[in-house]
Amino acid sequence: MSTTSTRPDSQSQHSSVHSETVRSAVNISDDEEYSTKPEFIYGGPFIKVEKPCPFLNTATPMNVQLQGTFKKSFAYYSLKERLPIILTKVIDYLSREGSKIKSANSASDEDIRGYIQYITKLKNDLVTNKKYDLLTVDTPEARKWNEWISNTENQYYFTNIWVFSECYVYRRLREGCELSKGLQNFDPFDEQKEQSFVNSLEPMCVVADKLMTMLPPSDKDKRKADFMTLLKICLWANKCDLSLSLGEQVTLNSADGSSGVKKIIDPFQIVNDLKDKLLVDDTAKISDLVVTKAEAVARAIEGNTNLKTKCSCNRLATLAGLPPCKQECCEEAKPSEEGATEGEAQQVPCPGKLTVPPAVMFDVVCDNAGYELFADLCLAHFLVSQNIVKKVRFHVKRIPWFVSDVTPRDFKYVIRSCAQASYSREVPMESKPEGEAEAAEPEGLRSVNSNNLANLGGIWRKLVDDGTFVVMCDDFWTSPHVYKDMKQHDPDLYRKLQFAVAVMFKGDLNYRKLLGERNCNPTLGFEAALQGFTPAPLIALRTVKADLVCGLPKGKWEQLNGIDDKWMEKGDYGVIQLCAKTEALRASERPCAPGGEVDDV
Ligand SMILES: O=P(O)(O)OC[C@H]1O[C@](O)(CO)[C@@H](O)[C@@H]1O
Repeated sequence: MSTTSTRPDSQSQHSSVHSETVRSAVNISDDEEYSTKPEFIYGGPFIKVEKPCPFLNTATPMNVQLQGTFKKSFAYYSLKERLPIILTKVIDYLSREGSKIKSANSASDEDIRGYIQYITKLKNDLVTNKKYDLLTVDTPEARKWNEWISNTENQYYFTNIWVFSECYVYRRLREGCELSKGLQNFDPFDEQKEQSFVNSLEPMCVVADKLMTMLPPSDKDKRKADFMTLLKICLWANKCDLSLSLGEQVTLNSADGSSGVKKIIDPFQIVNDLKDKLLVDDTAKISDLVVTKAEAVARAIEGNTNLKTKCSCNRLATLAGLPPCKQECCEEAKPSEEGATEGEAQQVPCPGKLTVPPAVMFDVVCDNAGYELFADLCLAHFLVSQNIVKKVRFHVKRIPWFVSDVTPRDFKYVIRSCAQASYSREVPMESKPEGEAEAAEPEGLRSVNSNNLANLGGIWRKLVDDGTFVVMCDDFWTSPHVYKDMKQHDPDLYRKLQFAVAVMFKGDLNYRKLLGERNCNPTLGFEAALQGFTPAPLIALRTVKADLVCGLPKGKWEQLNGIDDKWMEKGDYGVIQLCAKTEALRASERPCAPGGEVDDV
């Protein structure tokens, strides 16, 4: 697998390729800026006045939120160098592919020029640590952002918490499109995401072949073993994000075989090879909990006799000063079909009143498109086909986010491209190392092709169409908030998550938000690190790409720091963690939450 070290002192290809861009992109002069500043004293000369410098030459202290003021932290390095490079690359893309982008979006030269200028100013404000600008588009979501910006104590890129500043930059990148006439639907990262899908075809074919053997009903032990393996496939797929690699393509690597031909990339082999890099492995517990909980929810749904015929949403809406709920189930108790009995009408309860979930569902809070989303779809397909759950809800981002995060369009693209995949490669079989059984010359070829992948793509299309796979994109996922604050900022989403048998959070950004962006003690348990965020059993699958972590065995963090002090920035290590603690699902005191589902997938 590729490592994607990004610090200038590392030997990675990325840092050397971009060192030129880094130098030109960054000109923050933090120390000089803050140590002394000439000020005009009325009636006298200019004199130098001390101004307190917020920058400290340290790593992030323990139990403090990550922030760009700690100069030895990844947050500082990211804001100073990585994020400006990502913006520079978007500018390069617009300049290089202007004509293509114009014709694909019916945009004008003016649109492209305007967007380039917009990003250039954004980049400049970032590297010089300016105060955030308020958004100027006028939508309910943008108004919320402005409220959060106005209420945040430190409205500067480096002095606010890292995750807020980072999310703000991606939100502004989107605003540049919203403000233009012709770039409303433009995704500045579309090309990179599509390329990364194409580059991962081979491992997808290998996983697809194996998945086909995992789908038919199997005995308990095989089902558990397959579930655990697929969780690990999903974990290591998180190495393939384009934000850590600054947009450079990242694929699972394979070595040259004895014949000099690249070996077939086998993600199952990679799971094996990376055993020691999996620092916390709760896969067995996860598999047990999901199966047991799903069975319990199924029983509760079946035996639920406590459904209301008439919901009180309208009363609740009036009390909350909100428009009355439009959902069919909330209309006055009228039989849905001619002749329907009262009992039948009870089968459509109001979501706001449910104390039992409407279906047995598993939720995935997605991270990256391409190979990572493919892996998530495989796990989802397995859960449905083993009849563990009835539905899988995929939470994606409404707007382009952290370069490679899944948007509804990417979701559609990945499924369509799997269905249309056409790939095949043949490689001479490898001889086993001497001493191992069958040391004799291998015979024949190992081949891989996309037949099963294409079949799966077709099935997934149907699962989306019949509502088994649901795509959701609530605005909260593209807000700057950490998850312990979800209940306060988006109680409806929190309640939706409560319906899930378990919620699986993918990737580094989700992990940072789960931990409240706090550099907690690395041995602190996952449950404590979540700071009260317990809508459903939570699963985190994350390769470590930022300097915070929890749940490590005593001494592990120190040991890894001794080996490589930048181990937390490269995505080489991973964790699979479970918090089983859950808040009980009670009838809501608010009117029904709107769906949040994406129709056009
Ligand atoms: O795709 P992921 O796993 O959320 O990673 C996103 C990347 O963005 C960051 O969260 C911030 O740049 C990094 O920590 C990480 O490299």
